[in-house]
Amino acid sequence: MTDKSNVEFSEREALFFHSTGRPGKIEIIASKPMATQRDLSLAYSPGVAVPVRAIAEDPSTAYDYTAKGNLVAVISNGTAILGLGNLGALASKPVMEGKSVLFKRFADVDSIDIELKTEDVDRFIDAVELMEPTFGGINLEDIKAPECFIIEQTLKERMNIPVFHDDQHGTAIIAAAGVINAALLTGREMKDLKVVVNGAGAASIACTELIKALGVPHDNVIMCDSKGVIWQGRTDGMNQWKSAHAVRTDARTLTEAMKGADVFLGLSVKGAVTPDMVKHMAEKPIIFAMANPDPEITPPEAKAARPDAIVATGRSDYPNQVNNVLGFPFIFRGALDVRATTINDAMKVAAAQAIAELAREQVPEEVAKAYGKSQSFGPDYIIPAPFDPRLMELVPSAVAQAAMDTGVAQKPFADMAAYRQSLKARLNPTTSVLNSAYEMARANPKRVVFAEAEEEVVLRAAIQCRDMGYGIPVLVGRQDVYDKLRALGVRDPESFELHNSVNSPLVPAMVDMLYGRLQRRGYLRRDCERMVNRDRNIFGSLLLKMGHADAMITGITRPYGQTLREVKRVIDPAAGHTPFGIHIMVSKNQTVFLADTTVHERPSAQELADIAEGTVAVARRMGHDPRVAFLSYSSFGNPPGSFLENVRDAIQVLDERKVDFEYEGEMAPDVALNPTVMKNYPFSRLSGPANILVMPGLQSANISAKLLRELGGTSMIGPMLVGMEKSVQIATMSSNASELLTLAVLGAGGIAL
Ligand SMILES: NC(=O)C1=CN([C@@H]2O[C@H](COP(=O)(O)OP(=O)(O)OC[C@H]3O[C@@H](n4cnc5c(N)ncnc54)[C@H](OP(=O)(O)O)[C@@H]3O)[C@@H](O)[C@H]2O)C=CC1
Ligand SMILES: CC(=O)C(=O)O
Ligand SMILES: [Mg+2]
Repeated sequence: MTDKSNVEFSEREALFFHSTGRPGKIEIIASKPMATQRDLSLAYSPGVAVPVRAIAEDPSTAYDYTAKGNLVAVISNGTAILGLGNLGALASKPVMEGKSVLFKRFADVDSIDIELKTEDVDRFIDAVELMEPTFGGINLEDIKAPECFIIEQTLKERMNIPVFHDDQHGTAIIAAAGVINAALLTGREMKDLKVVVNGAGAASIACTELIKALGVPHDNVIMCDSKGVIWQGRTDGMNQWKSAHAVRTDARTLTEAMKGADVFLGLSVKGAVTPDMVKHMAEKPIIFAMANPDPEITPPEAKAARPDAIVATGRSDYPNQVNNVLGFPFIFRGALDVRATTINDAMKVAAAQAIAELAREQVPEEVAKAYGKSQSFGPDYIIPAPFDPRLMELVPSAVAQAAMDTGVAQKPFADMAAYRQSLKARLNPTTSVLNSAYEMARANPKRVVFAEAEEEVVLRAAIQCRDMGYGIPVLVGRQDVYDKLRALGVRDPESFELHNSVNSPLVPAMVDMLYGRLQRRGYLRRDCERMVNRDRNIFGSLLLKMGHADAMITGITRPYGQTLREVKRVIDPAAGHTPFGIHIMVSKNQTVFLADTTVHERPSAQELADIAEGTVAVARRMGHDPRVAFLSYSSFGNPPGSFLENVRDAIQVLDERKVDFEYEGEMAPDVALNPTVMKNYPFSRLSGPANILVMPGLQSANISAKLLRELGGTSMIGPMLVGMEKSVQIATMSSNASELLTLAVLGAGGIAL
């Protein structure tokens, strides 16, 4: 564990993240076409009257004709925003938008945030109750205790859709899973645990109730609030929910309560725990400092005081993130899918057990890569990471099964195996792998040359790269780059490594190297001197070639072909490889790789086969099972025409190479991608829609990639340059900072090789 968190960002970065592009974090998109008069007639008047009448006749059909069944409201009044306190409804909006996007990202649940401007319990309850027709579920968030208990209980009684206060039950489920595993690792049984819970609010009360339900005796749990220990007989600052957990004890302060405790559960405020308190806990103490955004004690402080401790926090940037994000998306997924009327205790316990068991299983490679070192069950891995794709399969199915077993599922499944399969299909591996690439880059930050550092967009990418810990920027530019950094709000611009050919001591060696490479290609020494001094791509490439950096990003100031020619004067193709470009199209459930989009104008059959093999390697690194289609205007000879030979021959080349992936061609894109059209060719060797499209030539490839970027509803990554001896990424001239950063990370993180 490091002495600081492994993700650092400035306040500026956080504000920039939220304000850049469309402000905030969510938008709503139509799920049906709205292109023609006919679409409009169906979607709106008069067509819409038909489902209106159907729902009026049979309300359950609202789940068939509207978005209700997959729509969850995240509702708050901002009275307990994380551990920041009562900052009001409006200030809670970034958190609620955040919860909504987590629903979508992790479990494909559509969600919208609603902030209610009232602290009056009855008005709050009435407002939420009135929304029942709209939503399939209600996720209450960051409402302070004790009001949250009354609100949730009343809404559960009044509403016929699941109502779930995330801070209570989401947190309790994850904390319980963590405690089960930490107890197992330290050889303890639940019945013997001596626990101190700091905080007596929404999260603490629910966590305490759940661990007691799992076997921790009532008398073994001391709860503290802002006034100290909640002891039997205390009257100050009490309420019925705290009283239920009062115990007979002489301890009056947190310090006294912590003496000899096995477990500390912090759900209070930043810095509530001191190293001294931790020192007096039992052997191998279990410390969950879950206050957000800053824990009761940081892991480095806790570990320094007690190296034998298992430490968890609510944050994603330390090991062991005990945070309700691991629960609420998946719990609602399961509950919505069986149309559960409520989320009951059996469903919560099933979720906790599924999460705990998952952490004890072997970690798949993609997750291990994403999270670096300790990826087997142990003190630094007691709970799965939210990006673990297995959560999506296991937790919703456990929750759905428990709902069916307890009779609250209105739409039980006949085939649970099929349901699990459908859950897996909802997630697109690329999104996880991009995350993996970012995490890999962060775990082992590489030196990345930003060759065009005089450009603002490049500097923005470099700043983000450094601030987020993805790499160490090596800037190439004139001295005024420092002024530009300062103008972008960087307080310590000189801390960036800047190489300026005007005063760089590396220039003579660079000229020697370049002259050595180019003297028999028609260049004089003075040509090489000029190139090193004036050409940023040559200078940057030489930094890379001479081992002063690990990867390079460029491409903003010059056309792709020119930049590639400059780079190739210095950097060679990797031995036995053909350099080429890949664009990756990422949509909700599908990722398609398009190649070669940047290098070969009329690739030969051998080159097409190389491009296929190279793309397969990248796709596999990104967690995909490759299925390659060689595209053409013709499908298996129809219509006949010229320019088909190379594509056909490429198939033969791969036959001869006996490669270990599926490939087929030549075929038109609809045959490659549309299963219904593909059925016309039952002899095709592809077992499903292709996910790698090898294009017949640069014209069609590059045009397709750019058309899709401009018109398509998919996000596009690339072009990624692969097959060079060192990772050089050449962006398009219109790239923005975030696209540059993604390319830099894919290069530095080892995906684009
Ligand atoms: N990791 C995770 O997944 C989650 C973490 N949390 C964190 O838990 C904390 C509490 O949230 P929540 O339960 O929703 O909020 P509540 O407002 O419902 O409860 C806050 C509780 O903290 C207590 N408290 C405040 N200061 C101290 C202190 N110095 N020492 C001891 N107790 C103190 C309050 O005491 P009193 O009753 O005397 O006012 C109150 O009982 C927040 O930091 C939040 O971020 C919450 C949900 C999920
Ligand atoms: C994680 C969360 O919900 C909280 O800290 O409030
Ligand atoms: Mg919360």
